[in-house]
Amino acid sequence: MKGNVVIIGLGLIGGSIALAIKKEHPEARVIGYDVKEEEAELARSLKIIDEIASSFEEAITEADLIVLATPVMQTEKILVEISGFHFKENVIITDVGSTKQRIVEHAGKLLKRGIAFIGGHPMAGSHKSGVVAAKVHLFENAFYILTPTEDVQEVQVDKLKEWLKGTKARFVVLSPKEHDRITGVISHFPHIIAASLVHQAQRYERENELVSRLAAGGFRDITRIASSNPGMWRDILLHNREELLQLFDVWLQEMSIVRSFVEKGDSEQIYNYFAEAKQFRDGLPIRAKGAIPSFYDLYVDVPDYPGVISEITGYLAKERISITNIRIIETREEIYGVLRLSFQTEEDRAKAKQCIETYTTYKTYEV
Ligand SMILES: NC(=O)c1ccc[n+]([C@@H]2O[C@H](COP(=O)([O-])OP(=O)(O)OC[C@H]3O[C@@H](n4cnc5c(N)ncnc54)[C@H](O)[C@@H]3O)[C@@H](O)[C@H]2O)c1
Ligand SMILES: O=C(O)C(=O)C[C@]1(C(=O)O)C=C[C@@H](O)C=C1
Repeated sequence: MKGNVVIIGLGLIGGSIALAIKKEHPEARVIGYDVKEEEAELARSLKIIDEIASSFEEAITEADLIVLATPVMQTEKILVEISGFHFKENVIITDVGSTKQRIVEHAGKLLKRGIAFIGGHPMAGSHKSGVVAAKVHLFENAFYILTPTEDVQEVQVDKLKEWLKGTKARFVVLSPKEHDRITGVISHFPHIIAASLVHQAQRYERENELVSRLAAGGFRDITRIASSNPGMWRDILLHNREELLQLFDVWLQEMSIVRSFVEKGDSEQIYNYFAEAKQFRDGLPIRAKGAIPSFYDLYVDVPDYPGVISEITGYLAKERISITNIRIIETREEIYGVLRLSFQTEEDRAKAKQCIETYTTYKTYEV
């Protein structure tokens, strides 16, 4: 597609969206704006954007697509600030914020003017911030939630999806309320828990400094997200206050239930508690199918060290199993990468699974 794309906020998400749009629509002109001039300069020198907006208002006025990729409190302010601006007739405005109800409310004035604002939230990210962390594949296979209101026409939603096609994400339409409820459960509240576990360990560290030195796999896995940007999370918690207050109550009840199992020393209930959680967790569709059509895929969790791919392909070659495609899927949890091996037949895939499990301790998954 051709046109002027304006990205406001050139951090991890704004930068990654810019890269995905540039890749899919090389004829579009991607213009960036950031309150931090150095961040915008960096985005331009890394070729993440084509140019820096010389004036915020002028860029907005001439845009065909505007992506607000700022922290959610800032997005709210920007929506109010631009609500009286002049726009191109068919402009589409979207955002990438982690909350939706308050943002969509703040777009009310724009929507009343007949301007298409479509709330958006790509459900992938990182604890890292800034344009240096931006990646073209950040959203590949991830869900991308859109929350259009009834003021917006379907063709406008389709046009936005077309602009965002290069993200290779899977679009899902939800109401802003549904969005905030679900993300409260699976994203916002878990970030609070991760931070609280770190606080707890820090408190115990005062008693014994071995606490942080011994903090190993499990603690690191569950608290990785506690290294996220505090400003971004402050804003998310302020935005999703109502949902989160309910979740605090539910969580306290949950803790008191497990506490009672432990207090009573009820081995069956303790076992069932973990077993039921494991069953649900193991069933989560975490390794979604890639965009490249491949017939029989096998996913392997591999440790992040040089030579691991040749190690695996070596074992497969030894057993004379042919691979039709191999690729490393974006590592989202840092410690492990996910290798996707594709085979021509189901039989080959089964043989490969057997082979990898015989020669290595790496976990394999089929989807
Ligand atoms: N990090 C994630 O995992 C993730 C995932 C999905 C969505 N989000 C959402 O995406 C948005 C951006 O997050 P991020 O991780 O890219 O943050 P980031 O800190 O990497 O980038 C935000 C950028 O916005 C700029 N900015 C702040 N106020 C501004 C303003 N008024 N005008 C112009 N620029 C401004 C900052 O200088 C910064 O460069 C947030 O709303 C967040 O909730 C984050
Ligand atoms: O992977 C991470 O670090 C994230 O926390 C990403 C994550 C999430 O909670 O899943 C964080 C906030 C976003 O709104 C969407 C994605």
